[in-house]
Amino acid sequence: MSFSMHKRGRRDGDQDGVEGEPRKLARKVAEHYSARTNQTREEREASPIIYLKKLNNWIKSVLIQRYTKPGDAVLDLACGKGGDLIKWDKASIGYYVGIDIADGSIEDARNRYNGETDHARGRRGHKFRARLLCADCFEVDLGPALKDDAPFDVCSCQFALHYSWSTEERARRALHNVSSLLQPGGYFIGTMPDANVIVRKLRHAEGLQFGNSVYEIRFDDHFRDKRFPSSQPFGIQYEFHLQDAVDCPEWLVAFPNFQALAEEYGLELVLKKNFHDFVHEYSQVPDFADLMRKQGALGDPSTGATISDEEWDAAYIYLAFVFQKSGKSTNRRKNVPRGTHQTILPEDIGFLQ
Ligand SMILES: C[S@@+](CC[C@H](N)C(=O)[O-])C[C@H]1O[C@@H](n2cnc3c(N)ncnc32)[C@H](O)[C@@H]1O
Repeated sequence: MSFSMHKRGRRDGDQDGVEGEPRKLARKVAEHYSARTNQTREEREASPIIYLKKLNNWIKSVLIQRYTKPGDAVLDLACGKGGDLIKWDKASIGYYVGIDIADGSIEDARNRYNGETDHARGRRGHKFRARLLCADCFEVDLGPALKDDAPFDVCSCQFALHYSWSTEERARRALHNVSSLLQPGGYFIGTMPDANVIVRKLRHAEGLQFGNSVYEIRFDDHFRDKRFPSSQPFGIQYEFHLQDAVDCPEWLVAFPNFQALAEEYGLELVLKKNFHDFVHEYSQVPDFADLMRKQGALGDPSTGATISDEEWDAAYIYLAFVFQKSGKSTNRRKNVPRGTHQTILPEDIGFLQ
């Protein structure tokens, strides 16, 4: 894979224009997310999965608050529309690099960072400096483009790492990028589907699909025996539909294989928790219980509205993870442009291929 960085241009497809299947699927995922427009606050509140979205945000907030220190440099892989920017601001980070494959989402993240969206209503901009890039984080070696930004104290990959498990090469590239860009002692935090739960639900289903009124997972006939040998952990594709949010191919990530591969890249497991267990454990911590009330993650006592059974069941198909990069922390300070917010212009966004 050659490295090049340019302001705008072709990002998908290899040098001679012939695209392999994994890249085509990565593009399909990118197009799906790029096409999703930014919702207004009113539209968000009217979403049929509003409490699931709030619960997801609370879980990400807890991960961010637990594993980030003030002043940290953060790498957000598959940052999407910058939905976590406010959470990073609340954690008082010092520097942020966000990367996503979907150029439409990066543009939304730019507007959000600049305080030009409905989400930023009433906010005076984020306190930290930031850089945004458009790239396939699971294909491109991010090292050269980020040589002046790395090492990072925290790498976050929220609801996206499973898009790297279409092939072993992509899964390895993802972990190589994380590990090579993190400081020793730095944390890799994330959320993704829980393959254990998905396979269990599949085996309980009559056919090859299951779900409820808010989500559906569909495997194709290739997996009719519902067996997934651990010797073939990559490329286990299914179609995922989440109402008002997702409609695209995803890949199972069997956690034991993920943990073993992460260890090869010097990443040691710190935490792995299904969302249900995560909620039960961290909602007992007073600060996080307060945050849960403020964010209305399980419901709104003033109206009596609560998370629906279907949303709670959908939350069960996810897990949270934390890894730590091995080695002694050097606390090497980066030569990155710290300081307060600086508007990001369209031409500041880098496109990597
Ligand atoms: C469910 S969204 C999550 C966005 C964000 N992390 C959040 O939690 O709000 C998944 C994101 O992964 C991004 N994505 C999928 N495949 C990717 C890839 N190969 N490289 C970079 N981003 C990718 C999508 O464009 C999308 O923004």
